[in-house]
Amino acid sequence: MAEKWVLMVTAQTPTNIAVIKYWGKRDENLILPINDSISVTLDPQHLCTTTSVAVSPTFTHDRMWLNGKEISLSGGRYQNCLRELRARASDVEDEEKGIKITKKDWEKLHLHIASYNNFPTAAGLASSAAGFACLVFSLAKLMNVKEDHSKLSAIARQGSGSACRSLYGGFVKWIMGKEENGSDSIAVQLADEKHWDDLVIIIAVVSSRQKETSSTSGMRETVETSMLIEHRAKEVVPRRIIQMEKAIKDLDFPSFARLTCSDSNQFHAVCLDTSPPIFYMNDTSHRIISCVEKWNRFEGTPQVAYTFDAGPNAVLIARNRKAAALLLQRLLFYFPPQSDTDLNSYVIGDKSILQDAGVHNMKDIEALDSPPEIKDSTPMQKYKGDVSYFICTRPGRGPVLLTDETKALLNAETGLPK
Ligand SMILES: Nc1ncnc2c1ncn2[C@@H]1O[C@H](COP(=O)(O)OP(=O)(O)OP(=O)(O)O)[C@@H](O)[C@H]1O
Ligand SMILES: C[C@@](O)(CCOP(=O)(O)OP(=O)(O)O)CC(=O)O
Repeated sequence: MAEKWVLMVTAQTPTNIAVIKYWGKRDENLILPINDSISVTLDPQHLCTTTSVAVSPTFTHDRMWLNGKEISLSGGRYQNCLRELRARASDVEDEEKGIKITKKDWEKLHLHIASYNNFPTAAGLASSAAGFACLVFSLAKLMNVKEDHSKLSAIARQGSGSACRSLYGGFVKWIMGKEENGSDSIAVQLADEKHWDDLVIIIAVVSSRQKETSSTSGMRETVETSMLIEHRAKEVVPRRIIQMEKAIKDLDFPSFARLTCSDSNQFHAVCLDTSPPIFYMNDTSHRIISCVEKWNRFEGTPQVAYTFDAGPNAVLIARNRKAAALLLQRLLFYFPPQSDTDLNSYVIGDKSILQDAGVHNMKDIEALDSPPEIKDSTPMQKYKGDVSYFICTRPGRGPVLLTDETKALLNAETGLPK
């Protein structure tokens, strides 16, 4: 009788936002960067990937479904991750189900993978980071790969560079490494998510029509054409990494904010220094920067840090809940929703920040007073509809296994998407 069993694992993995940016590779295939980077992991309750992986002798080839649609696994990045994991797989035995897989069996057994992002894919919210980290983490569990998270991060890195930082919660450093084979280009945790739990993160998802240059091709063009990038990678980032690690260790928000904002601005400056120039931020992004800069200056000490990846969305890190509530008031004042938008879908995630801001309905938004830092400046403008929505979140934990079968994305009997 042919064996019919299906063995399955489900995991959940967060996304992350870099506060010292990775931009530029020294090896395109292995995905080796030209500088270290540091990120904050975002709470998976609000932004995460869930992935189920299954193995069965009845599967005829490796297959993957992303957000319900079958996608091809033939791309080099998926193939590199699968190859690295298969090479490290170990024996697996489940006596209850009568399953016995030896290390060698993994070479010929096929896999089914189903993944779901609880936020828009390829919208500049780092779906590839959470996605590849989750793929590697869940497959490593299924295949009984006996390696620590750092070693797994080096595999996730080959799916997407920033993915290696999603193997940990809290604050994470991706060490660029020196080896040609990439073995020392790994992520390490600097501090867990409880270390600095005052921080609140608000993401402004900015409406954008045009399709941006992907990170992969953008950074390739920068390395090929920008003169500034070498100075950044060799001189600026190494110093900033040391300062940023200290700021995180000391919970020093003013230093953290200055470094985060400067590094985001320098990343966008090297994009502008690329030929042809790459524009990731738009007018709305620039208005958000001005709003934060004016407010920080008015307060005399930073209340909020901003950072932008390869797109117009703003990631705003507030020093505490009080600053986050004041920030949300400002954001809603400048960027009120369209009249037909429901407040409940305009501010998502941790809605308690909205309560703290004293905003319960659309009338409360209309009644918001102009911020004191712009009281005297005229004319004062509002930009209705320029932000699609806001996500309120915080630093979060690393990958976890989900044991609740109802969370699985594949059917336990057939191994096909539910
Ligand atoms: N859950 C997932 N599992 C595996 N791969 C994923 C997953 N989600 C996204 N990806 C991969 O990442 C690609 C999207 O990455 P891309 O870099 O274009 O967008 P992004 O990561 O959402 O945005 P950005 O990198 O600009 O922040 C998808 O085409 C897919 O190949
Ligand atoms: C601006 C960034 O978000 C760039 C991320 O680039 P990716 O990790 O998406 O690029 P690939 O390695 O080519 O997949 C900065 C960062 O996350 O550090």
